[in-house]
Amino acid sequence: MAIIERIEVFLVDVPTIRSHVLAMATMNSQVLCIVRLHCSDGIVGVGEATTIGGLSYGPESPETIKLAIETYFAPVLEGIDATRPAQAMARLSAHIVGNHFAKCAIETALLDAQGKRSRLPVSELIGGRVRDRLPVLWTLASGNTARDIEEAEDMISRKRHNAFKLKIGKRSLEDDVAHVAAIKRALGDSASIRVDVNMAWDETTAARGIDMLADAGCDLVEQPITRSNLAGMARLSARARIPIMADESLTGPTTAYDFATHAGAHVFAVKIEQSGGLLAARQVQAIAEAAGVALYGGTMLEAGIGTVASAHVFATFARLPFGTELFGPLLLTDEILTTPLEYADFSLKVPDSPGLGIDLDEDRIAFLRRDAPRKTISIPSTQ
Ligand SMILES: O=C(O)C[C@H]1C=CC(=O)O1
Ligand SMILES: [Mn+2]
Repeated sequence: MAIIERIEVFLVDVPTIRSHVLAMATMNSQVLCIVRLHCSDGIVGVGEATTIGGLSYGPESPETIKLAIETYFAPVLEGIDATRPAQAMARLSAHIVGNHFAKCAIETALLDAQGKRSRLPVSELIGGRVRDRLPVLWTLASGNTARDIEEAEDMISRKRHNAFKLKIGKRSLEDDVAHVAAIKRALGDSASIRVDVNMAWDETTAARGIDMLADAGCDLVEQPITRSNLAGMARLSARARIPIMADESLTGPTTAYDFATHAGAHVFAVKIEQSGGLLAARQVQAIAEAAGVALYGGTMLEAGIGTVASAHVFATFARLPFGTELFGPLLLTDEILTTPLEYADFSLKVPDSPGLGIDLDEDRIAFLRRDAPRKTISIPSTQ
């Protein structure tokens, strides 16, 4: 038996390599909420929560996740058995409603610790992997068509990505479709082009937009309308010539069940944070499989910890026809792992050492921490 002795949580700010322009926010940096779970057997598990654009994507921000864990999660968890992650999560759920992103960070840390303890990779611990590599797409979201084309051509030539997600919904429908069509024309059959509207359209605009995108050679439309409009998503899915994917609408097994039973989407973007953890994400996958809904591995643009946790989950999916978007670490200027994740041949390798199978670059993290003591530079006076 080992008990959870202490939960440490802190924020890390990392710039992005370029502006990432989404319908609801433009990102110039990402905030990582990192959790360290210290156990009495000396094992430390790590977890991560992120979101996009503060509170513009969902109801949790990095700052509220940190506050929730410190104030409400830690007293529930400290002193209990660390060797039973599912029991710890059940206890947490009995005391805490919602807070899916925070719960995911904690469950990641519990499973990392348990994997290290039992010498099993997290993917084996949660049921067993069926693949060692995951296809990974790249999001083109510089806000500039010519720059996006240049970026995509570079990715294809380096064999890093050959599927691209375009963020639309910020400009007029006509401008957005022209942008998608220009990129598809430039890349041709060498690339799959998909779009993510991030809920920016009403249903009428979406019906028109999906038809125009199909004509432009787009392969998939993600979350065209608001998250709660299941009936609208089902109407759009029924008439669309290309697959419709749900993302923001899916907040765990219950919403996945509703969307599956009402044919709300052809594809589910499974995200560990939105689902409420790694095990909940596997339940979303099981519901999709049972309903004949296709799967895609989504991201909240996590850095190395959350990305590898997602990879362990998606590696257990028997079918993953639309691949994944686990490129988060590649969008950031700084690496937080001692050995970066391996991206090659349009895919990501899932680590196979115990736990998450990663080591943190502690010096880099110490430097990037929001609460790091900053040196004040004294500028000599010129007088
Ligand atoms: O899917 C989203 O809505 C969020 C995220 C995932 C990839 C990306 O560029 O943004
Ligand atoms: Mn999305």
